[in-house]
Amino acid sequence: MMGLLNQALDQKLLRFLDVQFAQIIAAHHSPLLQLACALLSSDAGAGHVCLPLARLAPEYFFDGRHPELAEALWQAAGKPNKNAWLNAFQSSSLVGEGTSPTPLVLEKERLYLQRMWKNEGQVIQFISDYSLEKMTYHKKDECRLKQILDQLFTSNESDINFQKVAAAVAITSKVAIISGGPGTGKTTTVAKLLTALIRLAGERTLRIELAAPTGKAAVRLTQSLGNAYRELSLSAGESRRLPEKACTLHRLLGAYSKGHQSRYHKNNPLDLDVLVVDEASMVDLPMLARLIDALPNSAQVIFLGDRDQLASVEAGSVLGEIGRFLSLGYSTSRAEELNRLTGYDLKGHPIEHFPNLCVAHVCDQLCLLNKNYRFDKKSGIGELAQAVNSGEHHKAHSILRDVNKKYVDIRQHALSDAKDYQKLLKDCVAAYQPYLELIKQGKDPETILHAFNRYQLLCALRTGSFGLEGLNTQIEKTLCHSGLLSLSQKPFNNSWYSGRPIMIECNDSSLGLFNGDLGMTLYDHSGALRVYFQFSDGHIKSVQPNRLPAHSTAYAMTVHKSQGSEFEHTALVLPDHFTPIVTRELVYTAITRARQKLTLYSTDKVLNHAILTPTQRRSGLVARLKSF
Ligand SMILES: Nc1ncnc2c1ncn2[C@@H]1O[C@H](COP(=O)(O)OP(=O)(O)OP(=O)(O)O)[C@@H](O)[C@H]1O
Repeated sequence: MMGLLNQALDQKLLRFLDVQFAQIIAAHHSPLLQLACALLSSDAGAGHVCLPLARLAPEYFFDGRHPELAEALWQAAGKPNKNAWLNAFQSSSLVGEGTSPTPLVLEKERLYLQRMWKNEGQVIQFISDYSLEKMTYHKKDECRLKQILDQLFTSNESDINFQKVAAAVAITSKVAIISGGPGTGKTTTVAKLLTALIRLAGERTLRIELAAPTGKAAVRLTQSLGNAYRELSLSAGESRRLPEKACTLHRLLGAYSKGHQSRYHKNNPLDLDVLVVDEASMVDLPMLARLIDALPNSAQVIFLGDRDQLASVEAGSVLGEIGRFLSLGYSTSRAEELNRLTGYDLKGHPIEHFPNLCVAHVCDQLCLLNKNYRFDKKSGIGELAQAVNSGEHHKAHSILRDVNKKYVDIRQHALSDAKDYQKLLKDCVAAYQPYLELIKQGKDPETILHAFNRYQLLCALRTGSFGLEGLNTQIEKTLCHSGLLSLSQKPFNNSWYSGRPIMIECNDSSLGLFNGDLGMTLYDHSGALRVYFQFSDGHIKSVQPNRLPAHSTAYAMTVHKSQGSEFEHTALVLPDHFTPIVTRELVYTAITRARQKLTLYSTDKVLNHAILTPTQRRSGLVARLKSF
């Protein structure tokens, strides 16, 4: 078995870690268990929380990429059917039910790594407890709350204003999830609902914290919330009491840079009354479990995000999965309460409409915002995002073809031969020229960073000429050849030069730098190269290049890393052939990073395939909630 697993490693079907895991954990166990360990580890690496037994059939191994090797592995494991797997797990000392510290846990017909099983259980317990607690949660004075909501949400529209409903949901819940695409008013809603909470609190001090999974997302939340506050008529006292600055979840939790320990945990909880977590789709299961562990019992938590975006790189897609319950609507009693608070006529459902009482309570804490205030009907970006999100590939193509010349904000360029690739590089040079000119003019770091952030090239893959590494190298070379970077600086092989954009790839709390932070390499006054970063409060910090944690050149960045950021002009490069990484959510996430302009470099075939391939993340969250 280990020989075959090593073959799978050689063929890049498994990671070194997966084979090592099987070797260490199951060396003295049956080949069947060795195979299960390797596949489970591989699935965890791909973002799945558990491995359903139904997937332990050779046609599913390696996502069907190598049927011969899959068949050989299955045979070496003794050709087990579902019952054989089940019996082997139930009789193995490696697998438990979670009550003893076994490396693997079997729940119903799902196999978990112990840590993932625990994390998922923690999240389920939290969601269920917090949703239920709403019923006994201190009942606000409904009249006063209605009055405040009416003051804050003035609308002439006859339709239901779901922003008002979302605020009512969040204010009256211990945990609320507000989901909506870009520009649907999530930040506007949060600004108003925090104002409402402050007005309701009267003299009582409310400790409110804002957090996001990445530094960049925290910067954006700080900025957009600041803009949203300015739109409201706030008294000086209210403005003082509203939170201004968002921080990363790592920073909030006091996460130490390398280990998994956090300063705040169950025995030393966070000191807060209200927590707003933005970009919740990017929060992975282990991080969510750590956050839950650190919350004081009295805390009120509001998660904001877009359930349709790419899930976190790490395992889990909690927002996406809970977001599935949005289609169920509210319970009758909740709808009646929300109607009293908002003056609308929401239709509720009897409890029998929901899979169980727990799910009904969860549904009562959700709200979907789907009216877009940023993109109008003339916006190709908005229309294309919607078509991709709903899997309408024909519509997406007709929007991109744009025969009626309706959209000025989107362009598609084919990417099938060397000429197309050269065109892509030429476009990048033109787009990066302005910030490089500003460097030549000796402008300040803030101006240069601002100019750089206006355009961003996104890609799906890390390797190959259509991936991060190939694109960064080629763009560097092309910028050099076009004279925008000085040739004497030899900007190859990751050497340092003025104008090199940098993305941080891991967290370093001692330097205050976090995964996803973007910096720009520039000469300081003494003529030394430093990398400049802008933080959520606007301040600029510079770091010596040799002190930086893991980083990469950032002319191009992966769509995963772009989550939580927006760029005036976003360009997306898809590979020239389909790979399973290129999914509907990836394309949707990339499109929704564009504020004013989107350029897509892709063949129709690859784009089609992506739109028709929604991401699948295997977990037991929904099933466990349904049977709670
Ligand atoms: N009810 C509304 N009426 C008019 N304009 C609105 C309304 N709600 C939001 N907007 C405007 O729409 C724009 C987007 O709003 P907002 O930033 O709150 O959305 P968002 O969902 O947080 O977007 P993103 O996810 O991209 O940050 C802002 O300019 C905001 O002022």
